[in-house]
Amino acid sequence: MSAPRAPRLSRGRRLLAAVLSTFLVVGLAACGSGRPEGNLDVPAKDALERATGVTKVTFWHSMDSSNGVALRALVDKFNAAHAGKVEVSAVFQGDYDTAITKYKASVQSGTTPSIIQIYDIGTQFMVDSKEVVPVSGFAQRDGYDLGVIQKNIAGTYTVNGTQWSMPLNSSVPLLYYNKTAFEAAGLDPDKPPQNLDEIRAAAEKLSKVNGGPVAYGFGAAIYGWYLEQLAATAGEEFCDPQNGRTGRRVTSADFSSPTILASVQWWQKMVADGLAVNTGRVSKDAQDAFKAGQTAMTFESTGQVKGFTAASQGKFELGAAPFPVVSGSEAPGNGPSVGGGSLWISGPGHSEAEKEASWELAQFLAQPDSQAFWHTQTGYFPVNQKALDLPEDKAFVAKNPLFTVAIDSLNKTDVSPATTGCAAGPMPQMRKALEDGLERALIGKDPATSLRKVQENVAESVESYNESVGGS
Ligand SMILES: O=P(O)(O)OC[C@H](O)CO
Repeated sequence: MSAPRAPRLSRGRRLLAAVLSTFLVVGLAACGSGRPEGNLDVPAKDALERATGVTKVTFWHSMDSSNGVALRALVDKFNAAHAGKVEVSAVFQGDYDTAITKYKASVQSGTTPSIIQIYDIGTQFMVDSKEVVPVSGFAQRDGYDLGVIQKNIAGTYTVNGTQWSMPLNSSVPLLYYNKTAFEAAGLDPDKPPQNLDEIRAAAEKLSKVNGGPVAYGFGAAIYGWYLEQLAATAGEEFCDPQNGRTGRRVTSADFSSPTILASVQWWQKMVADGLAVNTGRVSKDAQDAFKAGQTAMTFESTGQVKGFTAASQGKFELGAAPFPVVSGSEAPGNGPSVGGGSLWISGPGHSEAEKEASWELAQFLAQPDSQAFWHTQTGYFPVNQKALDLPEDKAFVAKNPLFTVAIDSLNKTDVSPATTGCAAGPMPQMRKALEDGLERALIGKDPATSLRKVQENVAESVESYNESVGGS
């Protein structure tokens, strides 16, 4: 068992406090008061474990709706298999941004969960936090083969040769479309658009403004992820140097790259011409417009395949296609970077038994049968490639081909700095700034000026972060 937490902050914790004071952007006061559910300090936890023989694991996650139901089922299965030894409390902590804000608060109050799901862009922050232990250490010790993890997915969570976290829910964005509306508009439902120009051409036939069958041909949330992905599919690195994937810290990001600028200009014109609706930043609002048939095309994660499939039943035939590219940027090996989330095991302040139980949970969730279940119940990739060989997965995807669109797209994508996404510590803040730029453009401001302005706004934050954590 670990020693009790020292009352004084360690150097790592002092460092992190400096980082946090720079980057706590929303809601810290609201979520930082009180001890999060399920957390006890180490001595109390040790005593409880000794008395009961049961190791308590607090697992924070961001999976809701059908994805939350699937995760709950897996955790229940794990608990049943470990009855009397390990008890996992899975606690939904809100969306990814809310969860990371709560996590930062828990670091400051010394009440971090045993294991937490963090989105892809939190990777470098988690490494810098010094609050976590890498899964590669456990794997090496136990002879666990991390090679079963799909290569692009493993690449996302590997920093300087160390795989830090265990992927749980991996994704790429897709173009979802309403095949029924396509037919009504005289479009071929089996030929979805492949680039932004083709989306516009389809939207011109689909939209009410031109006498089409739906209110708007297109509508997607103002989500920086989509612009980052348009950069990735064009083979462009969003951050310098080399998306932070070569061991050197990110010093800047190119918000006004030709691809991002072209994408924002395209999106602005779609809205201005009545071919797209601006539903704002909340993903659910764009999802609801698509589910209700108000829009005929949208961008969303493959993790919405299950939810969209269920919502479209009896209303329209759902289609899903690879994420589009900016016209003219197609090239073999280019493709989207891996999104979604992974599991991080807490180190300081947690008992050895708790860390081991968390590792056990991470392995369980990544094992083939768990990932086959996860894939078929959600639409996220099976992070463990062996899941795809299981009869239950094969039988399911044979009947539900939309669950393979993202897998095919990922398998065609080479692993490169561009396709592993930007590993900047302050990437969540950079994404928000990108969204600010897009939002300004969608309400009519000049795209180039908007993007330049938000890039300037975030530059100081990047510099402060790097100074806080040190290293180059
Ligand atoms: O919606 P998800 O879970 O696929 O995640 C999307 C993004 O990767 C989050 O950064």
